[in-house]
Amino acid sequence: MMRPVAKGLISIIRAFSNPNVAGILRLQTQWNSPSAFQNIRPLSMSLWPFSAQPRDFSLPNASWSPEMRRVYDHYIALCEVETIGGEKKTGPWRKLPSYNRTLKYAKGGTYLSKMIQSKARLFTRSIKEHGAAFEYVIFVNKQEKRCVCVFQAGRLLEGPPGHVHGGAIATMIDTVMGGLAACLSGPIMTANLNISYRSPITLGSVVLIHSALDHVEGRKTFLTCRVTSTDETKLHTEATALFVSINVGHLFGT
Ligand SMILES: CCCCCCCCCCCCCC(=O)SCCNC(=O)CCNC(=O)[C@H](O)C(C)(C)COP(=O)(O)OP(=O)(O)OC[C@H]1O[C@@H](n2cnc3c(N)ncnc32)[C@H](O)[C@@H]1OP(=O)(O)O
Repeated sequence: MMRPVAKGLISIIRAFSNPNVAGILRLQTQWNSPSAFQNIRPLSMSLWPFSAQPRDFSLPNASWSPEMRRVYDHYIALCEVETIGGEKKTGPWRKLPSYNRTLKYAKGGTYLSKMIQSKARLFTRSIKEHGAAFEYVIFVNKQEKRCVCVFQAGRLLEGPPGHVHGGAIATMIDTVMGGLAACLSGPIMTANLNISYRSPITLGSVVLIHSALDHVEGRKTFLTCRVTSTDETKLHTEATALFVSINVGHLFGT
């Protein structure tokens, strides 16, 4: 007689080798917000022995400079506003949690991430040492259809001596614009990304990555992006991008 955990595992593995599963995910996924992922429920979740709560990598840690912390505190304060009666309510901004796999935005994704390429990691969250590479936190304002990322570039991101590698800047721009596009349009992939590097970014410094919706045309979401100093007086980089909405099945090759 097979034990229930083994049975559950086998049904999950079978499910994922079945091309129809991609179709099921497509039917169930609305990627408008992390909570929209709650519709995706892997089989036998209650039998699964791992923690359901993924770690949020965008919380302050000891590597954050005082400037990184100051800007973070500024936006955190905008996430909650006080009413006239002195009550706290949700403000216009929201901090996006940041996981080391995008799968984890789906409810049950923590379990799935143990099963699908379990050693895979989100590029920007793949280096364990705090502060060594990408330290960042993204705040989204859905009403205004824009976001701001506070980014501190660590020493492993060097390109020109003492400055950040252009590929690392592109990675962050794609991550921030992709995060906003996903919040606004659901599951997407980057189809086109144009970048103009205007002035170098010093290694270890903190910059802001602002992104905003330009327009939506059917499945196509067009966004703009600017990377600036934290006081916004200096422009480092500009970008535009096109994200195309996909069915989750696209990722499974169906
Ligand atoms: C709340 C959640 C938070 C989440 C946080 C997550 C944080 C992490 C975020 C990390 C983020 C990282 C994100 C990443 O790094 S994603 C990784 C990098 N991107 C890729 O690998 C994508 C590869 N390409 C494809 O898979 C397909 O080509 C896609 C899916 C893009 C479109 O193939 P599909 O077969 O589906 O569609 P279609 O070909 O019928 O085209 C549809 C429309 O689009 C137009 N078009 C297509 N391509 C281009 C182009 N290059 N320039 C201009 N236009 C283009 C096309 O003309 C057509 O327009 P129209 O004729 O209808 O007018």
